[in-house]
Amino acid sequence: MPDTPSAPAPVILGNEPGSFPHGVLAERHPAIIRQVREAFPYDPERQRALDALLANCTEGVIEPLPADAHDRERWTAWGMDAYVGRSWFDVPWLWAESHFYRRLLDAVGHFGPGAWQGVDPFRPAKLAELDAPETDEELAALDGLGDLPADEQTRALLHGSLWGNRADLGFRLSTSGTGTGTGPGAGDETRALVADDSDALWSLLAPSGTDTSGTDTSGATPSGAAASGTTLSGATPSGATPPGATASRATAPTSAPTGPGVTASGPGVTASPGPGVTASGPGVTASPGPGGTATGPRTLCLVADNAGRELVPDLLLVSHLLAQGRVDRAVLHVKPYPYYVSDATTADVLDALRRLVAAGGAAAAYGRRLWAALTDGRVTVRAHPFSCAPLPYADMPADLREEFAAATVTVLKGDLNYRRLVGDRWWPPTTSFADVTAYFPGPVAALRTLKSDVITGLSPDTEAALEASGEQRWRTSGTHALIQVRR
Ligand SMILES: O=P(O)(O)OC[C@H]1O[C@](O)(CO)[C@@H](O)[C@@H]1O
Repeated sequence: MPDTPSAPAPVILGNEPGSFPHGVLAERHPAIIRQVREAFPYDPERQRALDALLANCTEGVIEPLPADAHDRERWTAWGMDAYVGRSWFDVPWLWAESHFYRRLLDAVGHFGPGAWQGVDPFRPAKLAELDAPETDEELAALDGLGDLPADEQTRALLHGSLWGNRADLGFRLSTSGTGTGTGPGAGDETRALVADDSDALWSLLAPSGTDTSGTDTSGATPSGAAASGTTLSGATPSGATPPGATASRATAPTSAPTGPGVTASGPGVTASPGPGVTASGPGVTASPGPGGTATGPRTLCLVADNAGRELVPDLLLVSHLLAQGRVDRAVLHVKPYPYYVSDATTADVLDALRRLVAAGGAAAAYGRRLWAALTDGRVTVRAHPFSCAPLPYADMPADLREEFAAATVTVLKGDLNYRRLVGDRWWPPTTSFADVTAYFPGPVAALRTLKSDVITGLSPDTEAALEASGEQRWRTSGTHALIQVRR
């Protein structure tokens, strides 16, 4: 039985030396500044701005945005005033990280005016990943996918999208065991799941005409996967490329996580409704529930995470779900500006789609189907400002709430989205996922490889197995993953 939280757990801060969040602020952010500096021949003014940011984010305090900043009001609403004058390490880690990217883009002139306006400092790394030979191999593996039964194709594409969060497509041609790429070996990927609610996901995404009451089994049920909360055999996938293997993630600190005990106050901490509290207000509509309304289209909202080798399998999955009639339309949520190094923007969607179409073979067929769906409006791309907010989804604005409420299911990809979904807090791992996401306005699913300390929804057995495994970094190393669903 999952634990029902009686009070929100402490918010994660970055002020404990040796902790994972501290390492991100103290080591990863400076490394990202170095990487950005090398990406393009920035002029002396941009170089000086990068120097200033480096000094500020490691030794200084948070400063207000300039009075004429285009988004100053927005950041004020997102809590800036409460954090001005405080060390980056002493405010909620989620807020500090998010604000870092806002400042970094400022330093390189992304927000203009000027010649550097709109230039994505991470684009060279993103394109290198799309052009990597591994991407060719992974796309070529799609040619064999059509030989598998439909449910196994669906399962393989779901797992490709899930493990793609580790910058790894990880297609599994499970019956033949001939998976390609550098992800978990066939079978390992299931064992590395700390929670697997994929049955619930398939019941929400049943092919049209099927019963969506939860009894449908036409969807892919991962072979060998146990029910939610009871997975994990202790196996860690071997040979997988950790996120740190890409240039964009190369500086992941290796320190062990620290325990609860930190508290914080300020916007983003107190503003969220607590677990189990459903926010309401103008514009809040009731969810039509699984399957959508009787007459309305069944809509998938996919809140994307990384570009490149994560976005490609996300697009394949969307294309497949449309082709299978599991959804009628899809909304792909991306970031309005470059963020967390490799997060997907609209430009990245276009690059990935063009890559698919150009690949030939089955990959191109997936790509062309998606292309057509974009042109006829069945798929839309959305870049909502809140996608780059330093706040949990519990604080989402009314328009986004309405949109998610109307979706058949909203799938949130990746670690950062998970932190924002459940709240970036030191939850006891057995805290109920359903309770902490009760505020979400419709059915919601998380597909995430574990790359930061926050975790909910584990069974006591799974938590005990993880703790006993001796693998100290199971929360942060990306070796484990989860599929969690709240209907
Ligand atoms: O790309 P993802 O899965 O959202 O992971 C990004 C994660 O990396 C970090 O930037 C550093 O761990 C986290 O803050 C964040 O949760």
